Amino acid sequence: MNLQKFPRYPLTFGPTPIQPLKRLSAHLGGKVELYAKREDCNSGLAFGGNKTRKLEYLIPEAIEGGYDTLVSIGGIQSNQTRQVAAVAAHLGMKCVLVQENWVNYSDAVYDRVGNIEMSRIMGADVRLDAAGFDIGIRKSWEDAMESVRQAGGKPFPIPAGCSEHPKGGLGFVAFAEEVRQQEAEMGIKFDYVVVCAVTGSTHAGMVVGFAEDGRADRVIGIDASAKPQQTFDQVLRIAKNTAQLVELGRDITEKDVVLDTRFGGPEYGLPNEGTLEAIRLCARMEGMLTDPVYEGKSMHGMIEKVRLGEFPAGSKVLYAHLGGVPALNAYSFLFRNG
Ligand SMILES: Cc1ncc(COP(=O)(O)O)c(CNC2(C(=O)O)CC2)c1O
Repeated sequence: MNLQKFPRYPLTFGPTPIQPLKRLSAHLGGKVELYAKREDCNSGLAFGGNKTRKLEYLIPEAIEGGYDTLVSIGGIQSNQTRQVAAVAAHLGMKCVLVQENWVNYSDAVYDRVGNIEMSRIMGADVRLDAAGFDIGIRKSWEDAMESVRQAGGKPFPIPAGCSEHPKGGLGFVAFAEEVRQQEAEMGIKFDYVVVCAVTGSTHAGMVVGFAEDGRADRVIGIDASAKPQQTFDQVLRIAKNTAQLVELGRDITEKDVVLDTRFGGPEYGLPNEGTLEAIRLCARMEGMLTDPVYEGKSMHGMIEKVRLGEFPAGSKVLYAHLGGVPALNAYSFLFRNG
């Protein structure tokens, strides 16, 4: 595998820490050792997250190509768009963000706190659009890029979650290589990795990265799109493409993509009772916060899989915490009683 041939623009602090989740593991019976790799603490750019790691492999193209405006898209409380706004500010580039109406939830604060608030403060041109949730290429995003051209700018296209960008999976191939280095230092080896999946390039990059040592199907994707077939198909397509880019040496097949569809409901962006219980349990056991849209669902999936005995006793499970906590502010009504 050859990841080194791709330029990387440093936007993160370096290897993200892996910490044991001792109290949560004990609370769940002590038979499975849970750890977290903290991508939510990976950068000083507006709290960072999984997109910041991905953007390290997209930004060289933006700089080399003389682009002057980063253009991206997400829901109103998108973490993706907030991270793009931060990188644009950091690089002295303009930023246009399309924020569509992906979530059937709103209250007095939903469109003015958290991620969208930070994007506005960082100077992004935030454009609300009434279109509903879809992880594919959107007309609203293409229109935004055209508007930049019409104004004489040179827009750099960053699709939802960076995922449909050809290099969208590279950041999480690097994640897997980083985990292998940390495993060697720690003298342990993880049996499973748990990761939230929506637009798919995080999971896809990990599938390719861990295919290198036979662990592709030990990456357990927890669907949070509530449109799992679309997410599965996108993970598979991105993983196939990424495997070719890094010269993995074998094709990725459907068997390599494990996507658990039990925890994404009722809809993208709406938590279920299990999501909320998982957020509270992890917060009270570990002081580690997760959000109702993404990580709360993957945390719920991991906790439920432990409770159901789906990880063999003695397993070491690595939870990828990809960020998302700023959105908690937009869901404060759900936690008004703790
Ligand atoms: C905190 C957090 N955790 C997991 C994911 C899922 O990652 P993928 O999109 O790579 O599957 C997101 C994505 N968020 C999107 C966004 O617009 O923020 C791309 C959907 C995320 O933000």
